[in-house]
Amino acid sequence: MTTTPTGAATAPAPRSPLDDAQAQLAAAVATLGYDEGLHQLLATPRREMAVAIPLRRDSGEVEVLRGYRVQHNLSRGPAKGGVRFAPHVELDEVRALAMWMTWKCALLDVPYGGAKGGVSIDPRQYSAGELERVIRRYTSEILPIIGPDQDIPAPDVGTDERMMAWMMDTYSTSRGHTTLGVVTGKPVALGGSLGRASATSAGVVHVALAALRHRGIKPEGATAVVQGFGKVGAGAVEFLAEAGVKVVAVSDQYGAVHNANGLDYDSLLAHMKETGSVVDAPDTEPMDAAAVLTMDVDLLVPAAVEGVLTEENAGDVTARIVVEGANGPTTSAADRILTENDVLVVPDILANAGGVVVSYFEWAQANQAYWWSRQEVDERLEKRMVTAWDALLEASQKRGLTLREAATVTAVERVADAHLLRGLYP
Ligand SMILES: NC(=O)C1=CN([C@@H]2O[C@H](COP(=O)(O)OP(=O)(O)OC[C@H]3O[C@@H](n4cnc5c(N)ncnc54)[C@H](OP(=O)(O)O)[C@@H]3O)[C@@H](O)[C@H]2O)C=CC1
Ligand SMILES: O=C(O)CCC(=O)C(=O)O
Repeated sequence: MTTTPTGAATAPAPRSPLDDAQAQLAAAVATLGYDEGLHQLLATPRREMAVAIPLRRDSGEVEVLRGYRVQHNLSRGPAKGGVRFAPHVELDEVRALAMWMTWKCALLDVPYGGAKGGVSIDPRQYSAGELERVIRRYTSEILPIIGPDQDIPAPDVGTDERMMAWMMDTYSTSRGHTTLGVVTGKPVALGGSLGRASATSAGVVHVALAALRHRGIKPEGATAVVQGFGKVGAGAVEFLAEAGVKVVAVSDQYGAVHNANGLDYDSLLAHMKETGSVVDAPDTEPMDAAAVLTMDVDLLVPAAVEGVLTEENAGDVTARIVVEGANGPTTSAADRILTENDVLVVPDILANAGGVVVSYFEWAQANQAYWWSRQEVDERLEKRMVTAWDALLEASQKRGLTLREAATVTAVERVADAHLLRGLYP
């Protein structure tokens, strides 16, 4: 509780994803014993762009949308990170997401810095033609700072492979030649990688299975819930079920459904394709969407948006393990409560890194114009995820830190080392 100049009590300002990202960095900097100059170098985005996107709607009216691209760090290679289309996208959120991309790429040791982009728009309210005009204009606006050696966008919430094809085309036509390496997450027929569409979910499940085994829980017969049934959540449901985990509940923006005997992925997917939601899918019962997060299961996979596990509900989480499919789903206050309650939290920068790992594979393939088989992609992804999990577990045990603290410390140290080796820091 804080007070106003007149002494009246006010509630503390709500913490934003950027507050949480900065708090995680500050803790890592303290562990590593860095000085304030190096802290500020790591805390400050290298480059930011805010753009206006005029759109002529199908009705003929003109609207002006706001878009952003933030390159948080470039010390280990070109910036890398997705583009989000969602109603409440704003600069501070994009800054937080860009910083997490820097740590994610460093933790998985892919040769990138971190970036993120977004447009403040509710894509469900726009036609395919309108979305194409928006993403093309957004690409034109940020064109001076993107490129296969500069900054490589990819899909995130509300964007998809079709939009990545339009981004690639807009960039390529401006340059006068096709440049496949400028974005990842493209259609396979247009320089995309086999296995990229499912990579984030596959990575989530590789670490979820490792975490279950680490906690002495056999995946076969373990129970799970997944928040979100989009690109990450739907695949997580599919791969968990394939591994024998019983997924008993799933939610989206419209509500949640459960089945104590396990949900059927194919019928959920068919229902989602038909209606746009999991609500009322066959062989399911409706349930309160917020209650999904506190169900008594072995594994909770938040795979929707940031800030869903908070000080208010973290104490009610009864899952033994949380694997963060989404970026930033757990606030710092919730993180402390979960740790006190011995809930193992596998942090986003490891758990959902499968996407950027296969984006890296896609970029490497596109730059060489030499394509790998699905088996090669899947095997290399699994190896990277399992190796990173093993290394993180060891670092956390050795340093006496939580998995998130150990992951951030490892990543921050790699990024700081790159700065120091390059001599960018006097
Ligand atoms: N796509 C990728 O490769 C990667 C994504 N991520 C992260 O994973 C998360 C999900 O991304 P992605 O799957 O790509 O996005 P999508 O847009 O494909 O899906 C988002 C899902 O979240 C649901 N959702 C949104 N808000 C809520 C809410 N308040 N409660 C419950 N469900 C909600 C949406 O429901 P509805 O369909 O009803 O709108 C949808 O099912 C994000 O945090 C993203 O940054 C991380 C790494 C890579
Ligand atoms: O595939 C990528 O480049 C980045 C995906 C992304 O935005 C993320 O990992 O949060």
